[in-house]
Amino acid sequence: MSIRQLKVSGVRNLQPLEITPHAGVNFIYGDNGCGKTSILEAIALMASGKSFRTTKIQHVLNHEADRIEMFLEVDDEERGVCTMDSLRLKNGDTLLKLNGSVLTSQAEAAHWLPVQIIDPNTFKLLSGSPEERRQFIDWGVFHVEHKFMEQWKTFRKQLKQRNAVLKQKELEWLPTWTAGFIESAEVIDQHRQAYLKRFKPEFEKILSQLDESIDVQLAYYRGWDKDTPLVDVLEKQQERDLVIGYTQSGPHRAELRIKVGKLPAAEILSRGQQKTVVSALKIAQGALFQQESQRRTIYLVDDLASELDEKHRHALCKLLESLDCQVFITSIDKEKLTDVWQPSASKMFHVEQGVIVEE
Ligand SMILES: Nc1ncnc2c1ncn2[C@@H]1O[C@H](COP(=O)(O)OP(=O)(O)OP(=O)(O)O)[C@@H](O)[C@H]1O
Repeated sequence: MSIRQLKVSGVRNLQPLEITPHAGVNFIYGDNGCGKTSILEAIALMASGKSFRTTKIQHVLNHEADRIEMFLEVDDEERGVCTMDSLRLKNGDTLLKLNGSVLTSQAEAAHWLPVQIIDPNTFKLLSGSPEERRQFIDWGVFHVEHKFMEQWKTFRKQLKQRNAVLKQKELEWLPTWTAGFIESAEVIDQHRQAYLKRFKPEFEKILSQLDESIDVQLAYYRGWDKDTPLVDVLEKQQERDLVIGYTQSGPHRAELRIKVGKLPAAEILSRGQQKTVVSALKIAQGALFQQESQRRTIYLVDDLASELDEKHRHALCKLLESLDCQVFITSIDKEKLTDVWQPSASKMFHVEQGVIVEE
């Protein structure tokens, strides 16, 4: 998957832009506040409906504008050349199209535009809440298991219903919703376990290519005791569940524990080491997606130089190049990009006060 043409208007300080990126590496450089991150943010918004900088999409909208409009021509390994359009109004209304036909959900757009983001907030994957890591696992499952989104929605519905029954203390309905909850919970857990089994060796390989000296272990906790069937756990916890009006155990409590020895990696590793580990997680996810779907991820790397020394910048860039994916990398200095890496296939863009120019 690569973006062949990108048109964006209404995003932060960016002047309406139109670029034809390279299918390989795209360097974007410019001074602080010129709009580099906003370009990546626009691509991420198209892909996920979310910004990686804010939970409030209105903040992404240019102060003077009433809509964000985007047009992408993409070259997809499965579908060939296609177009993606999006229109997001100030009030939140959104229209997404693929080849001119309206998409019914953001998940469909996410399917057609797989992106991985490595940015200065990337640490959150290690130090943030378990939700961050669950979403990470689920991205991997979602992009290879087409039924996963529906199964996940079913699970959320079962959980919500069971919690409602617990809150209302409707004991006569509890066995029915508990049975449904268990069934859907096990489906989610099996997908996650299977995914992580395939993911771990890929992650270890990629991490050793980035930095052999970092030794971290990934351990999956499924949200309830690994040796006890969920039915038994729920039975044992029923009384307490009724008191708190909430299901204490299940896939909504799953966690991907990332450790150095017995301690959380986020509390042991330096900032640079954490960035390396998170980069390895994201690159491994993209690489596995590529192997399993024969499609490629687009990498958005914001502020390459932050936290990484020259050696690690070089290793990261070489690795991205070896995946043969489309990459967008930003940096304040042109030199910080080109001193460590001169890829054979690349384009250079300069951004100044919201205007992007290809060099
Ligand atoms: N909603 C908005 N409307 C207009 N301008 C905005 C809006 N939100 C932020 N800005 C401005 O747009 C610019 C956004 O810049 P962006 O974060 O993309 O810069 P950058 O080149 O990545 O900078 P840095 O190198 O400091 O990370 C900033 O100058 C900011 O003040």
